[in-house]
Amino acid sequence: MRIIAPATSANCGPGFDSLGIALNAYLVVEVLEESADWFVEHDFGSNVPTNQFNLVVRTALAINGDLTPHHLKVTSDIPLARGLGSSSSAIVAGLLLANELGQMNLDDTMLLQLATKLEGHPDNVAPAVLGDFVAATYDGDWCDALQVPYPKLDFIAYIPNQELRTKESREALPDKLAFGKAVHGAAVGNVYVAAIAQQNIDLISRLMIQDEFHEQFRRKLVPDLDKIRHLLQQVPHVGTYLSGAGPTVMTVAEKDQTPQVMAALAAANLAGTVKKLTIDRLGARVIN
Ligand SMILES: Nc1ncnc2c1ncn2[C@@H]1O[C@H](COP(=O)(O)OP(=O)(O)OP(=O)(O)O)[C@@H](O)[C@H]1O
Ligand SMILES: N[C@@H](CCO)C(=O)O
Repeated sequence: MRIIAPATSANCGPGFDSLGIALNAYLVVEVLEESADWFVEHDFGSNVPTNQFNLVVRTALAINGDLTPHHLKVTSDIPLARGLGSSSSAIVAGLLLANELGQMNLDDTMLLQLATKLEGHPDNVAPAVLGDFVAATYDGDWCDALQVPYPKLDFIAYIPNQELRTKESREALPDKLAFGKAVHGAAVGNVYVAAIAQQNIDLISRLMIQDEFHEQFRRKLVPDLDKIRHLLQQVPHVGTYLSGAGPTVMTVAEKDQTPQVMAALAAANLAGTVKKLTIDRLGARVIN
């Protein structure tokens, strides 16, 4: 059995802690033979546990402590701590592991509730479970999430070589936001989702860069965001935003614009890699 969970890019511009999209990089968990203890084979390096404390297994055991230990082989092309939802993919894969091994019959709604509780906010786990673009809200107890098909655009990720842990990036955020800014931020997010529902790319483009909630506070941690926006001023594209907590900077482009965006980013010799991603419409899945 294999469990597949997609990468996700959260916030998507003006949707802090609420909007996210599933993309075609994947965490794959291969469930091998039963074993005396949990053993997770992976090549993430020595900071990621290979036993029951590995996030995939820890998540599975958190919802079902009776699971029989197995040998798991985990491979992934989602870089860790870069703003592409690696922890959410591990959490969602862990829930599916428990669901399958423990025959729990959890549906997407229940998976979403459990995943959101564990991750703390829904904008990565919701698209990881459901696929495509998702608008979600969480009141600390219940998560409501709706999928909205996103126009067929490319997502060009500039992924810096350095990690930025979500915890550290959230420490840069303020405790309070002025009332007027919060009202504007919410209004932009609302119309942005309506623009996506109507596949209005011009409006998506204008609103994607009008976030009020996080990008301005994370500028110091991710100077590449302003650098790339400046760099792409003369290159046709839809928009650029900070992916999740960063440091990945995401540029959205129409298919025929992608080669120019990729070329401009490559020519800038930034300290990282540039990767073209497309939308994963399916979300996490199990292949028997
Ligand atoms: N496949 C995995 N197996 C075990 N642990 C993982 C795995 N993927 C991620 N993690 C853990 O999650 C941490 C990264 O989580 P973090 O929330 O900081 O970043 P992210 O999820 O990649 O980015 P973002 O939430 O901004 O999109 C890693 O350092 C590691 O501890
Ligand atoms: N909305 C979250 C996504 C990263 O987990 C943030 O920006 O901190």
